[in-house]
Amino acid sequence: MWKAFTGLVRPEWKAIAAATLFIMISSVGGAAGPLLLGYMVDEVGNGTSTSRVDLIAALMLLAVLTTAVFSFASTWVAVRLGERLGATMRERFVDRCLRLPLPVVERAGSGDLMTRSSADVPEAGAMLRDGLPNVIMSSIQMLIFMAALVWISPTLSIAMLFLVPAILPMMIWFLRRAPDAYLREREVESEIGETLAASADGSRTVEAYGLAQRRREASDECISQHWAASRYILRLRTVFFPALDSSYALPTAAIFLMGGVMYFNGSMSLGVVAAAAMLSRQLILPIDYILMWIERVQRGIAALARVEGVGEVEDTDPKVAQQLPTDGAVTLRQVRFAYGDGNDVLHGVTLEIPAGQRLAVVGPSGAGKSTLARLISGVDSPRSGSVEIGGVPVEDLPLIERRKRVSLVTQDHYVFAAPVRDNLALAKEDATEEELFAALTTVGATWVAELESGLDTQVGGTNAELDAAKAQQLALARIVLADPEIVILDEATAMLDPQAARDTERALEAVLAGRTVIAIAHRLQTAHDAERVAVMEDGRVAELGSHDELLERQGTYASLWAAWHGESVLANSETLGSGSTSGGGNQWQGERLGRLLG
Ligand SMILES: Nc1ncnc2c1ncn2[C@@H]1O[C@H](COP(=O)(O)OP(=O)(O)OP(=O)(O)O)[C@@H](O)[C@H]1O
Repeated sequence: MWKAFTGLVRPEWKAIAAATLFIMISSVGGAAGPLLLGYMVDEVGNGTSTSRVDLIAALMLLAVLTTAVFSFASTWVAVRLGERLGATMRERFVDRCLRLPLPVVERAGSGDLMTRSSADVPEAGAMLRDGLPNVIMSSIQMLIFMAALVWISPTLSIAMLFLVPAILPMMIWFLRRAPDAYLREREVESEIGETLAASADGSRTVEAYGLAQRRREASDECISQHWAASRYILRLRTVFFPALDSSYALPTAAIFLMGGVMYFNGSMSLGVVAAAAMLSRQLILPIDYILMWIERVQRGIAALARVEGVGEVEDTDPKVAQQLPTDGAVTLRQVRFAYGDGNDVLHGVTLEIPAGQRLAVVGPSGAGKSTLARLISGVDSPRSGSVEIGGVPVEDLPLIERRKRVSLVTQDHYVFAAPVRDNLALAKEDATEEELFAALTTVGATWVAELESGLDTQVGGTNAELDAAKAQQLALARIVLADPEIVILDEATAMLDPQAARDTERALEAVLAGRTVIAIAHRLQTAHDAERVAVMEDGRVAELGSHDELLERQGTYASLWAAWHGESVLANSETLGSGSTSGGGNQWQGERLGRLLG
């Protein structure tokens, strides 16, 4: 935390120095008021002239004005500094989130990241913007007022020590409990976010399996944990703050008592007692401020720990490529892979896809096709064996290089709540208007030009919703712009109706020309059109060859093709339902055929 914190503030040393100087001048002005008042009391007691009293009053006015001007200046600098620190922290957070390895995000759940960004980032930002500058400024003020008190009367300044036994045990008591309590509160807030997001995202599954009661109970459990954590914090606060408030009267009372005795036995002037009493009251303000902010700073630090924690995720990204791929060839050698500590889902897959070749991958649900796609795109790394693109192991390539060279298109095509232009520019930040339109034309998305605001039309989120086909076209236009050597299509057109899927596949032809393509196919026509077909079963490549070779081999693919072909002729369409299978031979064929056919 200290490293993260100093890393944030170090570049701002000039602003910190300016704010410190201004607050020092303002505090000296603040301390001058009571001192001049004490002086005035003594002068009046000695029967001074009115012109002298006027002069002291004028100096007091000057002190007040100095305090006002420099207090404003220090606040101005400090608040701007705080805003900048908050912004830097937010930008760093977003940057780190975008670099998080996908498996880490999947393990943590989107709710966790959501809570960190929606609750922890603002809390930590408030600490950096308000808490920290105020605590620093109040500390300086406190020190200067304290020095003034010691200067006019070291004896009376001892009265301030009465605060220590009153406050210190309370502080220790509070600080021992508060950090964990706030961290706990933040954690359960995250759990609530995660539980609610999971219920909402999986609402159909929840409904289908009648899990509503269980999900409700899970949410209730999180909420009651949050309630317990919040109640504990409230208990800490209700003890800490009233105890603080009542202790503030002690030093002033002690100054009046000690000062009164010393005045009456003639060892102290009335002016010094008055000035000391006023300074002791003035001292309370920054002390109270600091103590009040210590509580918020506790909360802010807990939040900052969670925000900065995102950067602590083990970074396996190589950052600099030792070697760059020579072309878009993909080679898998004896690849084994397991999710987490589970059993292997790929059992020694070996595949060689020359640059520019199109390979279709077919197989039953759970055969490992999507896992294969994740490994080739570098989302996951093999447990053993190697995955290389252009002769370089994928895991040795920096994230940015991998993203440039391999694009994975799935059936989930996310449209960001932003103009069409921004949705496309994700793939190529500096794309010109001509490039954007050319990419849209390549994928047949001529509808963009017809929109009222063209590329500037807001889409996604609560804006005009795009249908699945249009959203898919945007995703494909991004591929054109990103211009990767390797494209992996993971059932990319599965969500589209047959007509839209056919249109999209036509558009795809233009997008895929000249690239290495690995198409996880749900339509056998895709396999037919590919140069080679890999049939996956139980995490292994069961058959590999061209469409014609596999038909000749009379194996799984051949019987699947025969069944599908028969069905397409029968139904005269590609829209067969999952039950309408014919032809047997393979146990997964019936269950799979419906999906394979779309
Ligand atoms: N995130 C995950 N965590 C644990 N196991 C997983 C995960 N994703 C997939 N699996 C398991 O890995 C195996 C291979 O799944 P994969 O999704 O690669 O198959 P698939 O052939 O693409 O199936 P489908 O056609 O249904 O998408 C399956 O047994 C699946 O249950």
